[in-house]
Amino acid sequence: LLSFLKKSSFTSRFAAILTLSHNKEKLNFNTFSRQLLARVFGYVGFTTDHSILEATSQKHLKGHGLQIMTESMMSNLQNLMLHHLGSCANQKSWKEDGLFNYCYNIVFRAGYLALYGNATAQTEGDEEKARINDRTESEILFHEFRKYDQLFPNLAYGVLTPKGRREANRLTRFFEDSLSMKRMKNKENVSGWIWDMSHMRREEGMKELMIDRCMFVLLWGSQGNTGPSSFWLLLYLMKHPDAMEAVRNEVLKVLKESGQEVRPGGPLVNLTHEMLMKTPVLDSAVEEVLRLVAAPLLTRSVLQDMTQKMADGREFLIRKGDRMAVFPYIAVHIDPEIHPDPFTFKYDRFLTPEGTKKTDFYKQGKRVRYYTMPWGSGVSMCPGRFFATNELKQFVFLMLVYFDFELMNPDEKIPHIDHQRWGFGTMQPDREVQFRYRLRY
Ligand code: HEM
Repeated sequence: LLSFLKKSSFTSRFAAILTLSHNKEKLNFNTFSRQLLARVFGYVGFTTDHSILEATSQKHLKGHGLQIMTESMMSNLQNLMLHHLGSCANQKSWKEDGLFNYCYNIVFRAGYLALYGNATAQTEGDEEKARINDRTESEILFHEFRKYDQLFPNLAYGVLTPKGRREANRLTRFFEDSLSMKRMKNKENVSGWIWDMSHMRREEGMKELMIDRCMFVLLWGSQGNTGPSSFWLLLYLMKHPDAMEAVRNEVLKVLKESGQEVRPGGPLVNLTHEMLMKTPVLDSAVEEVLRLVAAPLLTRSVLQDMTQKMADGREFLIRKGDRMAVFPYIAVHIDPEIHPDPFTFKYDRFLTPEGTKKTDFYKQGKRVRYYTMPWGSGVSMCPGRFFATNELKQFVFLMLVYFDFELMNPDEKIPHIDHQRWGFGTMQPDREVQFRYRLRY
C-alpha cells in the first residue's frame, strides 16, 4: 500500500481531496464504512445512524459531557492502577511487565468502564466488591478483545482462515453478550454517550441483537487506538530523557498549583479537567506521538460525478461510485517539508518558543491547514478525540506522579510497526518491550 501511494504522487493530491471530504452531498463516509461494518461486525445500521452519532457525540464527548466522562475515566484509572496502595508492604519493589501489554490493558479497561459503566454495590454486596468486580470483569474483556484485535486486519481484508473465522464469530458473540443492554441495566455510571446511542436506536425500532452489535462496534472504535497510543507515548518519553523531564516537571507543577501532593497514606490525586487544560508540553508530546504512529486510511465513497481541481492546477474527473482514500501519514505526518526530520520524536514540535500550542506549519511557503490528521477529517472526524486525548494525558499524569518506570534494556530500540495494521488507526509494535515500574513514595 505504501509503495503504491508513494508512486501515485499522493501528496500533491492531498489538499484538494481533503476539501472534498467535507462535502457531504458528494462524498460520503457512511456508504463505504457501512459495508465494512456489516461485513466485519454483522452490524447493519439505519440511514439515521450518522445523525444519532453526531447528536450524542456533540452532547457527551464535548463540553460538560466530556468533563463527566473524564472524571469517570479518572476514578476507573485509580481503581485499576492504585487499588493496592497501602495494602502491601513491598509495593516499593520493582515490577516487570511488557510495556505494550501494561499500557493497553490499563487504558482499555479504564476506558471501557468509563463508557459502559461500573458494577454496583447493590448487586455485588458492597462498594469494595463492586470495584473488585470491575477489575476482574474488565481484565477478562481485555484478553478477549486482544484476541479479536489480532484477528482484525485479516478479518477486514476478508482473508481469515476458517479457524480464524470461527474464533472471530465466537468473540463477536462474547462481546454482543458482554455489552448487551440486558447486562448494562445492572450497571451504574454508564456514559451518556453509550446510553443515548442505544436508546435512540431502540426508539427508532432497532432490534436488540443489532443494538448489542452496535455496542461492540463502539467498543472497538473507542478502545482500539487509545491503548496502543499510550504505549508509544510512554516509550518515546522513556527513550527521550529530556522529554520525560520536561513533561514530568510540567505535571508536578500543575499538581502543586492545585494544592495537592502524593504522599504515603494520603488521599488519591484528584486530577480535574481544569488541571488537564494546563499542560501544553504534554499536549505537544501527545500530538507528536500521534503524528508518528497514527496512520488511518480515510475512505470515502463518491456520490456524484465531480471535477477535482488540484492546488497545482491539474484537474481530475472523479466518477460517481468511485471510492477514494486519503492516507495522511504519508501526505502530511512524515512530509519533511512540513515536519523537518520527520522520523525523530521531538516532544516540543508542537510548542511555540513562548510555550503555547504551535499551529503554523508550512509547505512551499504556504501555511498548511492540516498539519496532522490522526483523527481523520470532515464529516466522520473522530468524535472521541477530546476524550481520547484526556485519557492519554490522565494515564501519563498518574504514571508520572505515582511511579518510577524505566526500560529493562536502556539501549532498547524503538520497535518497528506491525505493517499488517497500516490504515487501521494507531499502529501497534511488531514486538513487546520490557519495562519495570515501582511506586515513587
Ligand atoms: C488515540 C485514539 C483514537 C484515534 C487515533 C482515533 C482515530 C479515529 C479515526 C482516524 C477515525 C475515522 C475518521 C474519518 O474517517 O475521517 C475515527 C472515527 C471514530 N472514532 Fe476515533 N480515534 C480514537 C479514539 C476514539 C475514542 C476514545 C472514541 C469514543 C469515545 C472514538 C470514537 C470514534 C467514532 C464513533 C468514530 C466514527 C465516526 C463517524 O463515523 O462519523 N474514537 N477515529
